[in-house]
Amino acid sequence: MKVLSTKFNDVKIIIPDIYSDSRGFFYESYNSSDFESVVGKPVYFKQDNQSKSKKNVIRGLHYQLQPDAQGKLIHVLKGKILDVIVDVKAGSETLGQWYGIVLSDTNNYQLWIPAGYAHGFAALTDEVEIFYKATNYYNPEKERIIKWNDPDINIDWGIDNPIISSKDENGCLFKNADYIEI
Ligand SMILES: Cc1cn([C@H]2C[C@H](O)[C@@H](COP(=O)(O)OP(=O)(O)O[C@H]3O[C@H](C)C(=O)[C@H](O)[C@H]3O)O2)c(=O)[nH]c1=O
Repeated sequence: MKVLSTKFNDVKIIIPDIYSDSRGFFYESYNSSDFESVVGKPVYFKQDNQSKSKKNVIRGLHYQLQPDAQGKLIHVLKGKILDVIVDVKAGSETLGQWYGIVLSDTNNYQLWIPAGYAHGFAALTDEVEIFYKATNYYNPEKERIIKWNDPDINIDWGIDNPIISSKDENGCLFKNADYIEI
């Protein structure tokens, strides 16, 4: 397993050891002992999610307020995405800053996103399937949405005319958002 740093010191890219042979490949997509050695403390996941998206879909930017803020460990089962996070921690020096990374079924990158970040992704290929673990249950009452095209954050998604849900189209501007108390 390799671990790469990102612009946010608590956000990590984990590259698992892939065991390929004439049949295909095998890898451990999650191992609690290995993962906790990366994060440096116990992490308890409560929910696994999976979604499928057509090319040019953007899902996000979503997060949940306390006490239901979610850490997420995400990887791509099929296709390629631009995964994007935005720091939404109240009082953070990097509040409002964004980071993007390509996750794909060829680089096998896994992105660890602790609680405190809004999350979204753009599907760069057709029929993208992603899998992610979350450290808290879904609570729609605590869910918040920041507009994917917020002018102050100014994310370069790498696609034009994205397919967006009506829920996401009605997201709020970052400057008016509720930030997460960590
Ligand atoms: C997130 C979630 C949704 N749902 C139900 C609610 C809706 O009826 C339906 C679709 O939900 P939504 O449109 O919010 O799905 P996404 O746009 O993929 O949302 C996700 O997209 C971004 C990238 C994320 O990081 C979040 O984990 C998550 O918000 O699934 C559930 O039953 N449980 C859940 O945990």
